[in-house]
Amino acid sequence: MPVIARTREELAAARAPDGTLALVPTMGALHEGHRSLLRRARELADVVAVSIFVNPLQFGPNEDLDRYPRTLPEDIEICAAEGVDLIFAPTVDVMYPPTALGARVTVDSGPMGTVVEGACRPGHFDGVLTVVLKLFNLVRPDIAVFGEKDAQQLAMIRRMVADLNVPVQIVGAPTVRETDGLALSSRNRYLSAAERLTAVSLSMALRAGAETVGDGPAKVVRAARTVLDGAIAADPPLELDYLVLVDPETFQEVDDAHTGPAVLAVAGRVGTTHLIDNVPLLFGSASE
Ligand SMILES: Nc1ncnc2c1ncn2[C@@H]1O[C@H](COP(=O)(O)OP(=O)(O)OP(=O)(O)O)[C@@H](O)[C@H]1O
Ligand SMILES: CC(C)(CO)[C@@H](O)C(=O)[O-]
Ligand code: BAL
Repeated sequence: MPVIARTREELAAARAPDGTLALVPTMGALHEGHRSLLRRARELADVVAVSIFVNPLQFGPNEDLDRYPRTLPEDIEICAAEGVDLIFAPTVDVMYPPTALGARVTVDSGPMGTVVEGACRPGHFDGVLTVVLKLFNLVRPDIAVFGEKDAQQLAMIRRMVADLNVPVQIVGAPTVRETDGLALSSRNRYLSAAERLTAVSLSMALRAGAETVGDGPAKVVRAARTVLDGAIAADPPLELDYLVLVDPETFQEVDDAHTGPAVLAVAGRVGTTHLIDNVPLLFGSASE
């Protein structure tokens, strides 16, 4: 069984790794996507640690902080089955002890934190980067593994680690999907059967875009948009937040002349559930 640390003191006592340590930060409600990260971590390091913490700082005032699934006993079972060594599952007070007058220093995600997903969720990436830096400082991993499903989050964590000289290696792992293409997400459990049918259009749109990659950026976006238009008109409808083709490092939109890597990213709401997905693409130059 993994050692379970609920406080900083318990973490410090448990953290005596023999060899390299890989951390997989999560918000719990673990699924096959998380399990793939645990297996990647196991391949890369001698000791595997998982953090399970629903971070209030990254939720907006009208988001799903209160109803976010909290399933610690089941998560512990999954971690045990994956041979995890250490689970850090702090309470909010452990991560954010009260301070005088509520004063607190946080990480500023900069301009990259205000575009794409950051434009939909103001302050979200400041909250993510703050908690991830705190987790790095507490657990002190050699390696940290994150999912490519949250591609902007992964890019921003790489940016933070480079810009703030954080001594950790960041590893990305591919998105795990249901057989019909829907990206696994803890939030999928909010979906009714009808909503799920609409939600699958996100991954169908990305696939349609990816299939036209040889025709260039504008046609990729158009092909994906055509699929989404069907879902926007469906019942229940998709409320599209964005469909963008962006540079994978900066998340700035690319133009039709773009060559090289790009990410086609999509997000929308089905009912009250905010879902995101993306696919990495490679555009050749016209002469190729
Ligand atoms: N389908 C997936 N495939 C691979 N990695 C994933 C997948 N879903 C989530 N992850 C990764 O798991 C880590 C923890 O994510 P988190 O706990 O928020 O899960 P989630 O399913 O993305 O939940 P949410 O519904 O909140 O977005 C992140 O690095 C995230 O990118
Ligand atoms: C990285 C993370 C654990 C920070 O709270 C969260 O954003 C997530 O689960 O992707
Ligand atoms: N998977 C990213 C965490 C969030 O949506 O808040």
